[in-house]
Amino acid sequence: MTIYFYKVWQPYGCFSNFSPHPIEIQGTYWPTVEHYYQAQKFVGSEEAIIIPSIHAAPTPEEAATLGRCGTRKLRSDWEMVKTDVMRAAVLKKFITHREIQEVLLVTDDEVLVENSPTDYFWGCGADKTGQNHLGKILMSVREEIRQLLSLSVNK
Ligand SMILES: Nc1nc(O)c(N)c(N[C@@H]2O[C@H](COP(=O)(O)O)[C@@H](O)[C@H]2O)n1
Repeated sequence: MTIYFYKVWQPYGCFSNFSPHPIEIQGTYWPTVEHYYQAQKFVGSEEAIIIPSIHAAPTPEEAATLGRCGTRKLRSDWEMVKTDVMRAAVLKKFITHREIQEVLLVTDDEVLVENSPTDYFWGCGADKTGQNHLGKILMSVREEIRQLLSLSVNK
């Protein structure tokens, strides 16, 4: 069975990057994965001044709006690094928050799909042909956590 998720208030909402699970990365706390991800678009760029506003955005929706502003120039390597940036943040989220780690592990080997009607990169898009990179990251994080747990049990 494929597990579809999208909005925080829907089933498996904790898989959304908008879920209220803070992460700490390199000494900075971010309210959600989405805040961190959107801010990383501008690290080292001439638009880096926007980063504190993204960090302080009251909601992940507002962080996303700031990060998606079409007139701001993204860091030059963004397309190359964005999936690694996302994976690091999602891994940190599920290592930090044990209650949602359990939800992820209980999905066993089910396929996870971000059911975004508009996003054909992170999600599956309206016609389900999208690349589903967020679902793929969640599945690989699930596998990595399983391996970490089995290593700590077999020590
Ligand atoms: N608009 C929206 N609402 C949600 O509730 C979502 N989960 C998403 N998807 C996320 O949007 C991010 C991609 O943003 P960019 O298009 O790269 O700026 C990513 O976190 C998706 O999972 N969108």
